[in-house]
Amino acid sequence: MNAVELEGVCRRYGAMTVLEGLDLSLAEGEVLGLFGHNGAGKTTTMKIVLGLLAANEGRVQVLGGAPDSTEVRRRLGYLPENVSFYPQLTGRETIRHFARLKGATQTQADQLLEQVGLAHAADRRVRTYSKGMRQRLGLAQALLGAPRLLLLDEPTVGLDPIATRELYELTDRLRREGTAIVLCSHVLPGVEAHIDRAAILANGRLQAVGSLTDLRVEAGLPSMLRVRGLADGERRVRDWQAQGLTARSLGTDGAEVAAINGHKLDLLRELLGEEAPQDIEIHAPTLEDLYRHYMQRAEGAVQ
Ligand SMILES: Nc1ncnc2c1ncn2[C@@H]1O[C@H](COP(=O)(O)OP(=O)(O)OP(=O)(O)O)[C@@H](O)[C@H]1O
Repeated sequence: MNAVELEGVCRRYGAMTVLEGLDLSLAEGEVLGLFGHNGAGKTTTMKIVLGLLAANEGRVQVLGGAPDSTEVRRRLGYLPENVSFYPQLTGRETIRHFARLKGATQTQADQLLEQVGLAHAADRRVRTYSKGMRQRLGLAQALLGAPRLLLLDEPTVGLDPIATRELYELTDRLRREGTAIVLCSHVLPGVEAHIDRAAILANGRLQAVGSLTDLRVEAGLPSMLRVRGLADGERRVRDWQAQGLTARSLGTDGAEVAAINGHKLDLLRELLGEEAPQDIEIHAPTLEDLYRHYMQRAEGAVQ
């Protein structure tokens, strides 16, 4: 059973179509990164999965049931983009309140405060919390009741680098334990290692979905090979250019060449066989490169 199955999902607000023909599935224990420009429809997608919004068309199945059923809701966790709490309650009162609503134990509420690094501030009022502390409290709230599906909307906003790393360590652990996670973010650097697949939304349509490896092949973006310590870097660059490759010199003994899918190993063999360079760095296209590629393609399709 997939944790999420969306088929042909459309959502309109009045005359405006926000999602159109969205097909997306998420396996148990899988982490899907959902990326897109402001207004692309990410939050709308999450709200449909959470049963907070209905689709105008299409099929939505969550944890084997309807998203708005009580049974399914009990097994969902959600960190909204803008977390807001009663400012006069303490962190502990807040999380205990949510625990009661969700049928989770007070013991778990206290453990989660510890887990998100808020134990020291548990008895302070939320109005004295920093943005990052509120975000951690939101995360603790989302984890109440051991959800099988976790939806995190911009979870790293307001988190310092250490808290961000801890968040990803937490999602890695939850993934190993079989929790399915949808992670929406505008912060692309650092997220790659913590997702199984990326889905890129633009203009209400899914532009691409797949593992980074799949998307790299599909997008056909080059890996950059940077070589140092060549006997004659300029000659090597000229040879590559003569073969139709994009290449440039890096100082006197260095060169950079763009290797399209399939060419990378040939280029490496050639370099290692002939030149014995001192160092070769391989820079595969990053998630940001892929995101930019699919966004530009989507813009081109609209114009
Ligand atoms: N309640 C609403 N009424 C009318 N339009 C809405 C409503 N909620 C969202 N929209 C519109 O739907 C579109 C998608 O919004 P959504 O919040 O899903 O985007 P998003 O990808 O999450 O954006 P962001 O990255 O800025 O959070 C936007 O054009 C937004 O203005």
